Amino acid sequence: MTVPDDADAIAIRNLTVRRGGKPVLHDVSLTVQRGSITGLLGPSGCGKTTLMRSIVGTQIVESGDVTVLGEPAGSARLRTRVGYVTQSPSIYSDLTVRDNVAYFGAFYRKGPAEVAAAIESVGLSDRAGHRGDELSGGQRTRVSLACALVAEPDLLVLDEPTVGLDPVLRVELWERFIALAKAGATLLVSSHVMDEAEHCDELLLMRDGKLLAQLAPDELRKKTGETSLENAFLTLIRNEGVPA
Ligand SMILES: Nc1ncnc2c1ncn2[C@@H]1O[C@H](COP(=O)(O)OP(=O)(O)OP(=O)(O)O)[C@@H](O)[C@H]1O
Repeated sequence: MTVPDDADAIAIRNLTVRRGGKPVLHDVSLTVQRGSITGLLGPSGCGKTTLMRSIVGTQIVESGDVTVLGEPAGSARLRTRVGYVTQSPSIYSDLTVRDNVAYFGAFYRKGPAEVAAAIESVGLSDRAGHRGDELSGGQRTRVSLACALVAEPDLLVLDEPTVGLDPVLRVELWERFIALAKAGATLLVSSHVMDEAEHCDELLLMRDGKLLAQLAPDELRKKTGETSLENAFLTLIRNEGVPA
């Protein structure tokens, strides 16, 4: 079967998930367009990671449909097309940055040039020969990101990728994300930080396992009459029940 190229990057219908016997996602429906950057925002514990796990196919779902690039989430055919960077950096401490990225690159037949480009894009070229256990927390996060980038996935799902990074690096990473989207990749990026929402084409605003709204940053301002996105989100939460 050929996968239709015009399928949405992500299409979710009536997704409900329970974790530890407790409902953590309630009847969530949304679509994400290809070639866009979508910010997933909401307070700690609202279900962002659970939604991302459902999209990459690592979460048992109670009901609903999750379709990614035209295929059911978690299908074998999506393995080379979807990159996922979790909140806790998962790299090999006893391998160099270069060998960590090369190891992941090898699964996707990527050679030294692509490995070097992925390392460069996260600003770690000068650390390429250092072992994982010689890096700071922020540097380890960026190696994790390079391990996902080296595969050149069509959909990149990033769980709080800028936590612990200094402002300069955050800006550089966002420039990189924007360039990836311009080249046709789709990015879903979670964050606690509302100023990062400014870089996104669309926002998914969550609270208590529910999707409060899916809209562009300017639409959020218009809807709430607030100029700061932080205040706009707070206003939206206060007026809960605003249709998504
Ligand atoms: N393994 C688990 N077992 C049971 N409940 C869990 C488990 N993991 C998460 N939860 C619960 O599911 C809910 C959603 O958690 P999730 O990690 O998706 O939130 P989040 O929005 O990503 O939070 P944060 O921003 O703090 O990372 C929370 O109430 C959390 O306590």
